Amino acid sequence: MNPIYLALDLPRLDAAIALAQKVKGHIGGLKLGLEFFCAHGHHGVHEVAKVGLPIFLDLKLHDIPNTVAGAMQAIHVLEPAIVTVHASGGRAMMEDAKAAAGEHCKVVAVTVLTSLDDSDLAATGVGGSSHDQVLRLADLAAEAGLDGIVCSGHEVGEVHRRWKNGYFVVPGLRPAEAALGDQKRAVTPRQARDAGASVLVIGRPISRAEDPVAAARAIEGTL
Ligand SMILES: O=C(O)c1cc(=O)[nH]c(=O)n1[C@@H]1O[C@H](COP(=O)(O)O)[C@@H](O)[C@H]1O
Repeated sequence: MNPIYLALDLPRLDAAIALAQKVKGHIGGLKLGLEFFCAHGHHGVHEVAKVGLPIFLDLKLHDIPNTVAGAMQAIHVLEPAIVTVHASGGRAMMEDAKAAAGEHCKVVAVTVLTSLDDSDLAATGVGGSSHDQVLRLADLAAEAGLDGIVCSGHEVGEVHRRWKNGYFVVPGLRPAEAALGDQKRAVTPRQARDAGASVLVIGRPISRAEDPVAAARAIEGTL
């Protein structure tokens, strides 16, 4: 199965659907995140689902357990394959999120965003390295009964060794020479795959490429 999920972080619904249609032969799924959901809501998700690929609803839920469980129930109707919550919401929040999720929906916990490095983390009051924080939050997500986590390609190898049957989503991927943008803990798609990633989330290297089909095909060819 193709592990690439294309992040449709585009402001216009018609442009997002057109891009998904164009590259769908070179990807395995579509990731709809906060930008998409805030702009287009349930209607937009239903429209993108017509492309025929699994939908990863990246809502990064983070609130008290009761509120997160209610949000999870409200998205059953969208039948997402994967949904994200923030691991820093704590064990009870993650347990209730999983209990409220649809039967076929994987719930994965975002650990340390790939846009953060150790000094960013220290500024939020978290001591130690981003690596150690990812491992700590991965253990918590496993204890809470989640399906897996979101982490960078720097940590996925070690997390995979500790959590054999986990499901590991890795964003912050850049083909060699590609612009990092706001990503700080980036690796190549191939490196992430080799280290044990289950899902490779890729946005701008495809969506902002001059020829998105060629870009997607080239990345697929490196795997
Ligand atoms: O949960 C995510 O998908 C996510 C977590 C994370 O730590 N870092 C991260 O970049 N993402 C998402 O992955 C995508 C990366 O997009 P590009 O940097 O354009 O490839 C965006 O949609 C982010 O919201």
